Amino acid sequence: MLKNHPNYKIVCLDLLTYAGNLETLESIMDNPNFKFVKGDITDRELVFELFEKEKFDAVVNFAAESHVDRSIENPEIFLKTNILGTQVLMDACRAFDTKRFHQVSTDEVYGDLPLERLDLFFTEDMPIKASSPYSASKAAADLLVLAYCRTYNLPATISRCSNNYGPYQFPEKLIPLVILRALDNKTIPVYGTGENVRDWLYVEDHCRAIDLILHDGTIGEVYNIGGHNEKTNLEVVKTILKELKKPESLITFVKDRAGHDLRYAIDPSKIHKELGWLPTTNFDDGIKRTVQWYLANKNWWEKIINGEYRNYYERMYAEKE
Ligand SMILES: Cc1cn([C@H]2C[C@H](O)[C@@H](COP(=O)(O)OP(=O)(O)O[C@H]3O[C@H](C)C(=O)[C@H](O)[C@H]3O)O2)c(=O)[nH]c1=O
Repeated sequence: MLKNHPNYKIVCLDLLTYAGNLETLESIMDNPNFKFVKGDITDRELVFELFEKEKFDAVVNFAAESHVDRSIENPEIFLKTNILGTQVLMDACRAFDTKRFHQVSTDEVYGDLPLERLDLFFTEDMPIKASSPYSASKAAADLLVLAYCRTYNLPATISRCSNNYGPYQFPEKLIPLVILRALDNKTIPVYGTGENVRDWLYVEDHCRAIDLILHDGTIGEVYNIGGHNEKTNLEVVKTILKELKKPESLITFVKDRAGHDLRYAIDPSKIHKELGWLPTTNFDDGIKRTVQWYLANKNWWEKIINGEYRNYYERMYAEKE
């Protein structure tokens, strides 16, 4: 674990839209050399300057444009950040002889599973079959990481996680969006029939898994990380409304997302067998903690919903008020 490696100098890079992973990783770690950087990873000069100055031992790439709906609206920035940004980071790792590079990826690279085959799960050896511009960009980045690993001996690992939730998650994602709209007594937009299934992973469980892979994972390997918390979107929405004591009549079925993936479900047995990881937070507890966090941290989300995010929010949801 990072705690046992106080001299391991680590950088985690992020853009603003990821799922609270950096704040969580920082809070569960006890490492004075942990550095958490936010910035544009496609800016080669900036990234190389940072590496020159800090001489990192390990790099975790959390930086991503991560929201599927935004990628449908404007794919270009996704290709730039997620693919070229990963290339810039890996080039910097090569130039400065970084000992470890970890790529945070997603189960969306496997495409989706049918709703009626609950016996099927994503495993690491499944073919890549992305559905959205977002997942295609993450899949391309994964392939590039494996190519750098083979061609240049970059000491890299990849993790593919299911849907994260928990504190600090940007309010464009389903769970914080529902919490904030319900608090404001606004309608809750459920895409299509609400039968799509996601496998919810509490952010702390995700961060513990990354921490383990970074130190004990095998170079060149991919690890799936999932919470064994499969829920339909409608179940998720109803649980949140119940927790907030808001009526289900707020639920509004709206036009489906283009290319909407049906079901994500992870088989995390590889990381369990090889590294001993298991998720520890079940959905009922995780969602209670998450709702409480948003209730207690109005200052954090108010700044976001009144900033640049407002333009996107109004474009996406104005007609659903
Ligand atoms: C925002 C929103 C979403 N939805 C539906 C669409 C999905 O079936 C589900 C979750 O949507 P969300 O956009 O929060 O997450 P996914 O599209 O599943 O993708 C997320 O989990 C993966 C692993 C990543 O890799 C992505 O980075 C991350 O964004 O709720 C609605 O019905 N209404 C809404 O207003």
